[in-house]
Amino acid sequence: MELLTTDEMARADELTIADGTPGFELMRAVGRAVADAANDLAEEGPILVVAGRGNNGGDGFVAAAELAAQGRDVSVILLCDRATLKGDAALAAKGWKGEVLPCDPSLIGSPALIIDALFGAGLDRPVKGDPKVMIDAINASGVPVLAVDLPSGINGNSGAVMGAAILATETVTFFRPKPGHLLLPGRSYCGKLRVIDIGINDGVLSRIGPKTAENNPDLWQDAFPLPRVDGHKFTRGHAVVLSGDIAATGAARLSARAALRGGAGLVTVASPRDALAVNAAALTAVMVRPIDTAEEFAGLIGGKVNACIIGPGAGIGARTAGFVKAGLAAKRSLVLDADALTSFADAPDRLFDLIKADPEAEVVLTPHEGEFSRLFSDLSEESETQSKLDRVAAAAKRSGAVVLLKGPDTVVASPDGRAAIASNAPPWLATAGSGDVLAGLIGASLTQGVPAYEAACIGVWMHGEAGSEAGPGLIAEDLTEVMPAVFRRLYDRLGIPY
Ligand SMILES: NC(=O)C1=CN([C@@H]2O[C@H](COP(=O)(O)OP(=O)(O)OC[C@H]3O[C@@H](n4cnc5c(N)ncnc54)[C@H](OP(=O)(O)O)[C@@H]3O)[C@@H](O)[C@H]2O)[C@@H](O)CC1
Ligand SMILES: Nc1ncnc2c1ncn2[C@@H]1O[C@H](COP(=O)(O)OP(=O)(O)O)[C@@H](O)[C@H]1O
Ligand SMILES: [K+]
Repeated sequence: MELLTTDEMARADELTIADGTPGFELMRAVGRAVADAANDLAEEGPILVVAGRGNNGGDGFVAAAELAAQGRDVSVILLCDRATLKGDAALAAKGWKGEVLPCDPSLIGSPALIIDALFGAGLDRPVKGDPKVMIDAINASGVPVLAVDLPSGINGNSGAVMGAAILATETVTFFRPKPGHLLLPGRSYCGKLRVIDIGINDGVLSRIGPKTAENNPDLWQDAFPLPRVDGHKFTRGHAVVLSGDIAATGAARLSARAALRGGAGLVTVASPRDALAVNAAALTAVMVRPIDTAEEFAGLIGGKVNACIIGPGAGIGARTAGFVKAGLAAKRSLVLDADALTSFADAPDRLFDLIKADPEAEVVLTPHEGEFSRLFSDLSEESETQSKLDRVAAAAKRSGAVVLLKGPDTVVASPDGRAAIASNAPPWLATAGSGDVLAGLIGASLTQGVPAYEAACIGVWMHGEAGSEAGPGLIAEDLTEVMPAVFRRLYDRLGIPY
């Protein structure tokens, strides 16, 4: 599903109004949807609506009037003077016949539900003063909260907490989710997210051209590689994974097994001679070849090889950098992870220039935040002015590669401006070797000819699903073993027989 920035959502609103639906109709649809959600959350008992000065508050007034008309016991607190409301919000407030209480936290009481209609898309600065006191008091009340559009205080584009934010039980948003609903910390403040149809036609999307989407199969199902009935292992492609030295071979084996489980037809571990026996003893379906130098590596991948995975356990330094250069020179699709990234920390532009030298290069960089900051120091998470989405998009443009920044809200961005945010990764994926498995899964799609952006998105989604399938307590080895169940889940979802 597409994600709309707050500006894109305002544009969807404008286009719908220009096509003949009055803005107040949209607000009424929102208010009714909020009232429905409120009834679901609190079947009985008093409901308190806390409204702000803008259209988010207007939505709150419509919901209040709707709930009161249904016989619910409703009260309204307004952050500003009623007479200062403008436009649709003023119109909505006119429809509320009850009393309007002032912004005083002692008036919250103990309702069955609070509807948070303080700020939505119009939040444009940190929350301070009265609204902050109100938000803190609502959070401290322990009362379930239904947030309208966004939990007040959460930035819809970045998911950042702007000074203070409502911790919602449920959030109702409209037409399409916003990036701030999926990016952390925003996602954690939303509670359950409901996306409601308010009569905006999907046709407006082609006029808006959103470039960001939630990472799920709708996004990449057309690119998903299916084994062909007339295929054989070579049509599914051959992946090569570079092993580290004798003390660091496990990471490459995890990637290799994930590449094979993920659908590569053949997988070879390129192993230093000193580690050959260790790798050979631990691998069965995955092949092993003795490779010590970048020249030998170039010879291996110069044959029938589609993609290389370089980085897991590879070691930091000129040797690993040399393998990366060999992979790029051979024009193989590449996943560059972990040590392959850190090996360029002293001169990231050298790597980016090599990638950009070939406009057709299919390269995915898969850093975690630490590795990301080594390559893109000015875009690190310390730079609090930029969202994770903006940081990864800028990194993709700068490097010429697809960049995947890991975490609970993994973002994949392409140099062409497309980006996807994942929300299916359970926290128990944060375990040693989990990233090595992810690199292998991405390699599996690259090996089968999937373009880098879609390969990265597919890998991230499958990895998250594998985390859910294996469940709490998983270790990285478990992720590869549940892949058949993840494939079945995906085939069922896409209606593909097996
Ligand atoms: N687009 C759509 O399709 C539809 C949108 N709809 C709804 O409209 C909502 C957007 O409404 P909106 O633009 O009026 O802004 P909103 O979020 O109510 O903020 C209100 C005002 O608060 C202020 N303010 C900002 N930050 C502040 C701060 N930190 N501390 C204090 N004050 C602060 C600032 O005003 P200022 O003080 O700058 O004059 C701002 O204008 C959207 O979320 C959705 O619920 C639906 O009704 C219909 C369909
Ligand atoms: N809190 C979290 N919730 C969900 N997934 C997470 C969380 N923290 C990390 N992950 C995922 O776990 C994986 C860890 O990768 P990485 O840090 O490279 O580990 P390793 O180097 O040990 O393989 C990544 O896919 C990342 O997105
Ligand atoms: K809100």
